[in-house]
Amino acid sequence: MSKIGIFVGTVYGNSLAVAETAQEILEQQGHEVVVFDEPTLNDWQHYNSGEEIALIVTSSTGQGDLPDTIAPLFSEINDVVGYQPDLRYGLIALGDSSYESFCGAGVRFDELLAEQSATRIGDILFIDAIEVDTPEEYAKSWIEAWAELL
Ligand SMILES: Cc1cc2nc3c(=O)[nH]c(=O)nc-3n(C[C@H](O)[C@H](O)[C@H](O)COP(=O)(O)O)c2cc1C
Repeated sequence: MSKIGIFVGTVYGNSLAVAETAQEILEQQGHEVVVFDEPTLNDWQHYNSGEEIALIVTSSTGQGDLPDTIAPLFSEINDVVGYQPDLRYGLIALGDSSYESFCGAGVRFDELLAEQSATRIGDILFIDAIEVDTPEEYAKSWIEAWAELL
């Protein structure tokens, strides 16, 4: 069983609802899960040593920008961490395909972690608000499949 930190970027709460659903599913499977709704670098550094796993769940705001709850963490990972080859992570990106930069924040996070030599577990789950009314329901099957990869 794994220790999993869920790092949330949200404006209106949809990503937090997805994160809480993920927590429920993963805990039922025996994992130890903590949700960080305003994650700090200190929180992050408990999950990047290779033993643990980070799951990022973030929406986009502005023009593909990161929500305020997770933007400071993104900057610190960029400025302070630099290289984290032991990190294993998953990513759920919420967005709306009517925006030019669909799920831009999630994509930027993924690009940053890839640049820092981290390993993504599974494909990114993209959730499009145009097509999906209840993202936390929609995400369930992806979360169950993702858990199989841990
Ligand atoms: C002002 C505003 C800007 C947004 N900008 C983007 C964007 O650039 N790209 C995108 O894919 N979605 C964008 N969205 C859509 C949100 O990311 C989407 O509705 C998401 O489900 C919100 O999740 P949250 O409640 O966790 O913040 C925007 C929404 C608003 C209201």
